[in-house]
Amino acid sequence: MTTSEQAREQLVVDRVYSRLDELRDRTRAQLARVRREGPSGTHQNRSERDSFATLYSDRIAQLDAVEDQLVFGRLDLRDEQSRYIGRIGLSDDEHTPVLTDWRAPAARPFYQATAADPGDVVRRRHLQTRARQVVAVEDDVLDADALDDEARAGLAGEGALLAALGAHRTGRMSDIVATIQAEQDAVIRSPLDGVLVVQGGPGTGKTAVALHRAAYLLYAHRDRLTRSGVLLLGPSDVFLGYISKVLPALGETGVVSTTIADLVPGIRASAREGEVAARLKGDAAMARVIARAVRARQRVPDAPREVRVGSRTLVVHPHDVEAAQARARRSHAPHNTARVTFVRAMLQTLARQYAEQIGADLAGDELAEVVEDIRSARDVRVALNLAWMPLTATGLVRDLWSRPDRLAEAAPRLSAAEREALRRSPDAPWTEADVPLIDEAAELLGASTEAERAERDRRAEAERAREDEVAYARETIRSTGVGGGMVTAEMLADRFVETGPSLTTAERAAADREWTYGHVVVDEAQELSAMAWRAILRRCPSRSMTIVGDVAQTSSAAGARSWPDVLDPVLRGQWRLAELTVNYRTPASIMAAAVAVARAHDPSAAVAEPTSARDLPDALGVGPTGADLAEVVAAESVAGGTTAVIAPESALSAVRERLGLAARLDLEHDVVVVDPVTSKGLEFDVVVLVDAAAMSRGDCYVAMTRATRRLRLVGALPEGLPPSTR
Ligand SMILES: Nc1ncnc2c1ncn2[C@@H]1O[C@H](COP(=O)(O)OP(=O)(O)OP(=O)(O)O)[C@@H](O)[C@H]1O
Repeated sequence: MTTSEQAREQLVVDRVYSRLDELRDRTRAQLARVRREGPSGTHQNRSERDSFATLYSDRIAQLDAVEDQLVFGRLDLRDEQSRYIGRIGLSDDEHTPVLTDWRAPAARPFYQATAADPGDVVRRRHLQTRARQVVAVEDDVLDADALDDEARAGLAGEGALLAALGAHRTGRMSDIVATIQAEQDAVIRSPLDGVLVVQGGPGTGKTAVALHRAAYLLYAHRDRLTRSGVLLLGPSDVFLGYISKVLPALGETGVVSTTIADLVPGIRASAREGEVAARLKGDAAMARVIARAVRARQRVPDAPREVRVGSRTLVVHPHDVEAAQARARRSHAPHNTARVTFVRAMLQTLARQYAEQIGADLAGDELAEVVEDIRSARDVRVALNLAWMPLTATGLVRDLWSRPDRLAEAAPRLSAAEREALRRSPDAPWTEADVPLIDEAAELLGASTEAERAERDRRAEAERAREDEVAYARETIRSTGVGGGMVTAEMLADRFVETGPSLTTAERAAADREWTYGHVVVDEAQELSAMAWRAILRRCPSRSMTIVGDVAQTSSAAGARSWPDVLDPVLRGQWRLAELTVNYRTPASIMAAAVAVARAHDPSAAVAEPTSARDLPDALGVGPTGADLAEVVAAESVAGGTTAVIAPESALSAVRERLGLAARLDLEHDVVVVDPVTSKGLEFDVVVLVDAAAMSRGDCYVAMTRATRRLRLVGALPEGLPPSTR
């Protein structure tokens, strides 16, 4: 590319950055002014000032976050207008746009226009910048006839995409906003409503697309989504750490990111589950088991039971219990809530008996006193608990695993061997597979204690108060013009503090098991069990979801082998499928070998081979036999890049020892050792794969497709490797 073109673009880029600097300086000055005003004034004034201070700090953080590659594209249109595309939208003081947000409709042709269907676009230009300097300019000419001679002479440049793909990996995923491809853009901008399933082979950008879609939806539907929040589910904490920089770099910080293991507030799932137990716990039939376990704690006694209330003896009759239970169930409330109805009915019945015994009609205060005496009598409490036990979700699930009688009663269809596989000691740590079951139980039980009920009421009250705050914030924005169009009333309301720290929507959502989100994004969705899907769908009654995954990479015993198999039962066919077909990560020779191994492993499995965007010489290699692992790692590693040694879980500590590495995984290290399940969703410049033959098909396929440059297989080799590799 001619340096004069570069120099010309540099002038524009300089102008855009100087606008960014100006806005940042202005916001800093506003922040300083608010802070200088000091702690005087009314409470309302103070709290507003705090709100604005936080708002300005947030805005500064956002302007800082878009510094890198702020502007990356230019569209030349048929009407001779040009438009620069960047991470955020900026305008000058006269409101003339200087930069178009990549998510705005006006930026769409940057990603969608093709030579076959150019629309109004004559030329698309990619600007590569490093530290505010234009280092490369590359053009896609969509309509060569419309270009004049000067413009035609200035074409060239290394592909921005290939430059991005060839960059060293750092242990943290980067955004792809500058080089989103058309099939990816179509997914990113797909309408908000309904369930969109994105199937794609390894490296086709599913994770990248899911994150950019979250950022896009928050931009395009900010009012609706900032109020209800967006939930992002990933497979592990390591993975969430890996992707943690993408959304902030896209200017979005309000998404709740979590894993199934952490889905229920207060529950920490730390243990790994055995394969048989994971499969059983993930099966949809477990919903019935949990329901039956709850129902089993609503019992009718076999015989009348005498209870002492003070000096009198009353009788709890089976038929009275049955009638009170029927009444409670008619409320269709959860177990613990319906128990209040049951207890009230039983106390009325017992109070009538009491009145008959003393031969008096009780009413008013007198009746209330008697009812209270009956309620607090120990015998009565025991009898009523036996008939309708107040339960906690964790207690219920723990009992199922630690008390064979309880499990046998709730799960009569499981074989003795299956029940044995589920057996745990009562103090065993929770596993990821337990969490959806605890969630299911919590749903059927409702709040179990007074404190929980009070907490729920408090939250409902806080929600109502917040509605008022949003209305007030809307008025403030209208009258002061604060926020520059990037701040909604919800965001400002999040910052209005009456007393104590206020929580953002994301923080409130993350702490509330019953929160329902405006949109849910699920990554590596093929791993989720039927029970996990139930827990997720519960959080998204609007069924506005993005589900991304690859059914050829499934490793969980309870995971999906086909999307219709898992989704049709829960979504009744109400989902749409999009496919991503180009692999941007793995050189072609590695991809072909991974597919060949997967097909050899299981000829019946349908493993589609994505087209690789590039190939590299010597990307794939084997051995040498008997070579020292440390030497292989040293020889293969590339300066400034990342290397992963992927080995079966059972071999991890031995491998770490051989390489002199600590057990704690830090993706920012140059060399890391991981098992295939942990490597899911991650990528490295170089992968040394140890004993692939000992891995399952899904695990081996995942492990083989993590490298962006080189894959070396050592130890026991898998079946199906192309002969040229050996
Ligand atoms: N349009 C693009 N421009 C630049 N890089 C891209 C593009 N699409 C994908 N990539 C890069 O390709 C790599 C793979 O992307 P990503 O991790 O999203 O794929 P995936 O489909 O989730 O893979 P897997 O299922 O194997 O985990 C990442 O480094 C990503 O940044």
